[in-house]
Amino acid sequence: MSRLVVVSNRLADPRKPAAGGLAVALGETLKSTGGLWFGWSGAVVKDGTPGEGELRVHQAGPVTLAEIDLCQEDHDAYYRGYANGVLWPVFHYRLDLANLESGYLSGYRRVNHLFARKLMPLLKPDDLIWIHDYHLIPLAAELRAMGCDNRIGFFLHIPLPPQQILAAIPSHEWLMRALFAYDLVGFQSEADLLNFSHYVKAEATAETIGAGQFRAFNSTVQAGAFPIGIDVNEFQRLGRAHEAVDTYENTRTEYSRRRLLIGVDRLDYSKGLPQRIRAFNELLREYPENQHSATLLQVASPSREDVDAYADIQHELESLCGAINGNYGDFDWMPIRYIHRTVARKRLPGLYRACDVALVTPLRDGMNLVAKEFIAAQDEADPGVLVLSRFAGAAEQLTQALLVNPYDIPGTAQAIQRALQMPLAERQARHAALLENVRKYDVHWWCGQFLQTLAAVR
Ligand SMILES: O=P(O)(O)OC[C@H]1O[C@H](O[C@H]2O[C@H](CO)[C@@H](O)[C@H](O)[C@H]2O)[C@H](O)[C@@H](O)[C@@H]1O
Ligand SMILES: O=c1ccn([C@@H]2O[C@H](COP(=O)(O)OP(=O)(O)O)[C@@H](O)[C@H]2O)c(=O)[nH]1
Repeated sequence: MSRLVVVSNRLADPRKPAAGGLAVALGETLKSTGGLWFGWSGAVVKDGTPGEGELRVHQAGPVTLAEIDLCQEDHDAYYRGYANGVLWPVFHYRLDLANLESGYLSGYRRVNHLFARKLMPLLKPDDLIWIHDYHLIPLAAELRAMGCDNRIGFFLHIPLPPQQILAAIPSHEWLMRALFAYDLVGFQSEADLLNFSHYVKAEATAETIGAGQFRAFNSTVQAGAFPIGIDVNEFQRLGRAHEAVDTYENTRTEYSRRRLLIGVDRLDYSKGLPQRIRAFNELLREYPENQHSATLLQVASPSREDVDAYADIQHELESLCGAINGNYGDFDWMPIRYIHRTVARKRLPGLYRACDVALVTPLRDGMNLVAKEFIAAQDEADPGVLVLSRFAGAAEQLTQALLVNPYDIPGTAQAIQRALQMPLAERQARHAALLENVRKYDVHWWCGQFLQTLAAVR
């Protein structure tokens, strides 16, 4: 059987808990398949040479981790600059936040070349290579140029925007052409796949030569939608461990007289946090019975703090929460508990279970695993309700959630009120259908479908 080689910017020791959906999902995948996981170590070397980085290889259970350091200049141009200052905002439909005039592209190319150069000697002829996310789009083209003819798949964890938005990136043709060096390209949703199909037909006069097969630039690529999932059994096991049980009991005791709502997100402008807080404000104003009763626990895990737009969103959020707590809060009740910290994964199932409603309301999101984790953590006899943005990839699957347009503040407030008042029978019916979906399309399904398709591509 072929060895699996996974390449991603973000790595995590699969034996330890991680924050961020990609690291969590790949950790789960590799724990069961074994193989090699290659990526950035997370270390930034102050006076290092651009295009160079020390590689350390070590064993973590069944997985060999190959971690490479980046020097400050490469990190700034590749990760902070091009990946998170250009690709992330544009792919999340936010041209207004993209730094399109920057010279970051050369750093992005340099680091992809470095990854290829360091990975090449570690590869065996029949390895199946699976490259992840927007940081590494040109990696297969770099590997091919070095003579690699292994099967290579790519999975995009974030949305792919429509052609007209993508085309605003000055080097969009080069970027999209690079996808044709892969054998298989996977997206989170059918909507992303459709955007890919429109783009390659309009901009690269691609021909469709079979189901999901596109021919352009003298190459053929297979494309498909492979919605990522969670490891439901592992998450439920985590929910039975003492850290989660203690968290559940402490939270229920502390808020015994309250209705609890929860949001768990990286502090990212794509997650729609200001809009969510405004919708909660509208709930308190329009449905005053929730005053002195409903409390929103908002976990905002620090993320990419050296990118300007992230510092801005943090200030906006802090001032919004402060204003609402100032206006409505009382000696015995604060409407919002804002937690600007990463909460340990082992506590999350208990926290989710203690809450009546989850607010997962991104403006755009590739998938959103928090939505799936919330469903998996519920008590089936008395489940909470998921309020979910129609613009999260997860909305294509989780259709029994209360779907909202997060830009519509009164509409979202109305859906939250409906969630808080939903009768038990309806909660149970919706939850059962959602759980069935989350269980069926779990992380093992995702991995299996992608790798089987990759292995079968001609
Ligand atoms: O690595 P960071 O810069 O700290 O960011 C964390 C990860 O964020 C993004 O996650 C995406 O992948 C999830 C799993 O497929 C998906 O559910 C979510 O909607 C996406 O936003 C990013 O794509 C990863 O590369 C980052 O590691
Ligand atoms: O304080 C936090 C915030 C998030 N997470 C985890 O990070 C992942 C976030 O993944 P998601 O797909 O929702 O979004 P992303 O951050 O990858 O965009 C989920 O598994 C969360 O449980 C965590 O462990 N602690």
